[in-house]
Amino acid sequence: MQTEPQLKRPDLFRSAILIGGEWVKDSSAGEPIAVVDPATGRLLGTVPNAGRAETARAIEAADAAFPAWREKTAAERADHLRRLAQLITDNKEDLARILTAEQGKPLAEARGEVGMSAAYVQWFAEEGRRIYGDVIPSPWQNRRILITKDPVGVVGAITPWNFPSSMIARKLGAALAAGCTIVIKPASQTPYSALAWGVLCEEAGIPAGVVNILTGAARQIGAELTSNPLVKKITFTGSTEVGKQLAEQAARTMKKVSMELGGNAPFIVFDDADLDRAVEGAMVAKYRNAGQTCVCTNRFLVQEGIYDAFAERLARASAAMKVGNGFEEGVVQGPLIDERAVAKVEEHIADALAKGGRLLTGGRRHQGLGGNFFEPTVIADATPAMAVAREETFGPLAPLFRFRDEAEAVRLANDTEYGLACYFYTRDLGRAFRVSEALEYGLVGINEGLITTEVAPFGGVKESGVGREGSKYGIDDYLNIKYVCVGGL
Ligand SMILES: NC(=O)C1=CN([C@@H]2O[C@H](COP(=O)(O)OP(=O)(O)OC[C@H]3O[C@@H](n4cnc5c(N)ncnc54)[C@H](OP(=O)(O)O)[C@@H]3O)[C@@H](O)[C@H]2O)C=CC1
Ligand SMILES: O=C(O)CCCC(=O)O
Repeated sequence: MQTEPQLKRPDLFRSAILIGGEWVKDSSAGEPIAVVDPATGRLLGTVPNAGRAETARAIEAADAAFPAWREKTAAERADHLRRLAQLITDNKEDLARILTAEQGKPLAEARGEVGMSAAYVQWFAEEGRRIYGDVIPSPWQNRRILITKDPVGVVGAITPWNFPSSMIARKLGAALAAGCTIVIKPASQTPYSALAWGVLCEEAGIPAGVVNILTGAARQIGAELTSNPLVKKITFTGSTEVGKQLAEQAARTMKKVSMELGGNAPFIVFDDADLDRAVEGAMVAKYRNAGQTCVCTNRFLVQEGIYDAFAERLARASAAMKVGNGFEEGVVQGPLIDERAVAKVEEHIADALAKGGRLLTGGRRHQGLGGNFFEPTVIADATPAMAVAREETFGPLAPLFRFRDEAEAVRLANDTEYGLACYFYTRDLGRAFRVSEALEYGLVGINEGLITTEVAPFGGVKESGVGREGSKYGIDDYLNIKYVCVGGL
């Protein structure tokens, strides 16, 4: 039985892809893709299984739309983006319901994500008007040196299932503000949020072909986006494994790339931390989206003097969390995305317990709810030998490592190939600066567990990726710098 989310505007729930202003149902890569609600396992509907042919058509449509879109003034593009941000806000409840139905996160979190999406689009509407060039003092008397910034051209964007709306917002907002056109491929498990964006882009008056949205065969779509010479940039959020593969493919035609990949975020609690604040921050840094966020804490590093108190408080707060269907009032943790995600959390728990970990709470599939629901889990006495020390769990597992001093905390925190987000709690100002400067990460939260905002740059170092999204820096990746030398003056 098909169970669409109850919407005020059912037309936002689309089962077709958007190519050059046409909604099409082509499925050249195989049978349409079934989309299920991860909370109930029920079928929400099907979407087209597009392949290389549809991708090539979408790229051609984006390329055809590019000259007129780049010719618009920044203020005209800003008008479209502002209208889009307003439409997202006006339809927030429906967009949040679609998001919860396909992704599982609690409705309050889905509303937050949709609100953040509107904020990104609004931000880029404003920022697009400030793409300034430079005039550089010339080393020649009779020449002038001008620097201008041009849109790169057609952008290929591939987005993940954990933030089906805001990951589109960061990419589409920046691309359109810069004057680029875009082909978007959302995750197959969460395509409906993306397709709803297509409806709203049309309503915002964004011309046909500027935004194209494809659902379908990831490898085929990825292969076409990364090899087609009309595409000038690839932007991706997802696993490090796929990101590396796409970067390799894109290198063959020297496309620009932005890669927002996996993390292994440490959350350090020093003895001098404000314990209430640290536990509060830990809960959001660990359990937002059921732990399925690339900036979610993967490892808690706790100093020995505060270890037992922190462990006891975190376990108590974790045990009190209401797990359930995201549509249910009061639920703070929904299901994981699928059985594979549940199995990975189970593996990490079994490995940790086999290597001496001590279970403080949780540890199992949710006893009452079953399916993809998992108990918030805290494990003490974690060690670097455990899988959880190295691999991203992407689920509601909080392992607690113990450290003696600041140097050891920094060493443990940096002992990973990832470098996306990290957090630490201290009341010592000197330590706040020392540790923040020593941490090899793109994002640092000091006494804060949730730091994402459209005004700050989001992105990692090391194998967590390249490029930044959001903020004034988030537009740079969609621009080429041009040096113009005016001679004979
Ligand atoms: N940085 C982050 O925010 C995210 C990190 N992850 C990490 O990755 C792990 C696995 O999650 P998973 O969903 O498999 O992530 P993937 O990296 O496989 O998926 C992300 C996106 O890439 C697409 N994709 C997958 N393979 C290819 C390919 N060969 N060419 C082009 N596009 C491709 C997916 O499409 P399709 O859905 O059709 O397969 C989806 O749109 C998670 O457990 C987590 O550790 C996952 C998601 C987000
Ligand atoms: O998991 C991600 O890739 C993005 C996280 C966005 C956020 O922090 O809201």
